[in-house]
Amino acid sequence: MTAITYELIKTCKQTGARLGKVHTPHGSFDTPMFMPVGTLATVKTMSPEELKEIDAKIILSNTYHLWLRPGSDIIKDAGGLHKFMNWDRPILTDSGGFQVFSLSKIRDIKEEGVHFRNHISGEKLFLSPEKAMQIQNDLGSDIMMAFDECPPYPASYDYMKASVERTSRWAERCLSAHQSPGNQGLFGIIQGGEYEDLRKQSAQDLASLDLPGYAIGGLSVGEPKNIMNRMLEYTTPLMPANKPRYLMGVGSPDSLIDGSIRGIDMFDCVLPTRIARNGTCMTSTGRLVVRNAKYARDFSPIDENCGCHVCKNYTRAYIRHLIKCNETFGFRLTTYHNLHFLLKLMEQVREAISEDRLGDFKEAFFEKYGFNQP
Ligand SMILES: Cc1ccc(CCc2c3nc[nH]c3cc3c(=O)[nH]c(N)nc23)cc1
Ligand SMILES: [Zn+2]
Repeated sequence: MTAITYELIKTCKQTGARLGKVHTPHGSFDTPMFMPVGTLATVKTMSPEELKEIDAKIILSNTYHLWLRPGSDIIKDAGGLHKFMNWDRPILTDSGGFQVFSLSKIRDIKEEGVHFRNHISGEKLFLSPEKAMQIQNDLGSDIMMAFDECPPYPASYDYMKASVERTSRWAERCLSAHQSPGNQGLFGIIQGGEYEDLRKQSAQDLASLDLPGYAIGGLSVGEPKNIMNRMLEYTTPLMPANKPRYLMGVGSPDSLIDGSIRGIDMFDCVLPTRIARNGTCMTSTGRLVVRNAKYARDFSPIDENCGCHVCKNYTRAYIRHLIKCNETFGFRLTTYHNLHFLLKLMEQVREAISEDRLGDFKEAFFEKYGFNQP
């Protein structure tokens, strides 16, 4: 019995988008879906109850961060991450590789794994496919990501080729080390940078492992938008059509729509929560920097067209005041609204797919939001 199954419901006649359902031991969620990031076992400033209010269905957390603090042994003793953070819906954990490469200056990548220094204490650490699987097993996440290397952008062809081949060998080692396929699903991560033939090799290597889901990695790492779109266009059709497709690190409104059109089912991004904490809000007519002086006496909601609790009960002037005074409640209000905005957007994307009009929806949304048409 595999822990994660994908149900393809329909493909949009107007685009390559698809409507689906992912089933996990902690419940199911419709796709395309946006997944809020909860790195340290919390979606920053949000309670699980509030996340349920905005209908968040699955959240993300992090092997690397939770291994360092509080320690995956403590979370295991708590009965796993769901119990520890009081979240009874699906959780996906990243494998830690990406975080090591982005957080630790000193690191040494070897076949057996990565030697690096704890970015907080400086102590020497070692992470390997086996270790990453053991930690994710302790956390008890429904979806585990394979331990991969996400090379920095740009990377030479030769470096990327060697890295892709090692990431494929690491994925096999993750699968061999997988102790609990009955209640945790292991997703592979396709690498290859901006090189089509390496993307193809990576996709084929991983597809041969017959994993329950696949991610496109190595994007949203500083590459130009046209390269990201070219790699997305090329790689998505190489992924098994009967498995969920997860585009890692992508979450701006235009990218969610474009990714869905290209057949992506799952997205994550720190953007909505991160920009909320510096007082920037997503609205149906573009970004609004609520801390700007021009909102000092603006007693209207963040977004007239938004029905969320924040837009019904609080004004721009009040939220601006809280943000200016660094009041936590202000960040809670902007975060709640931004997450609601993206989750609502995905609901509209799913509706558009079911009515075969995602292309029209994209045009209308881009027009209103102010994205220049590519
Ligand atoms: C809690 C959490 C935070 C962040 C992530 C995704 C983090 C992330 C990327 N983010 C932007 N681009 C990314 C690429 C990769 C990648 O190639 N491999 C992995 N393992 N993660 C990536 C997952 C979980
Ligand atoms: Zn709102």
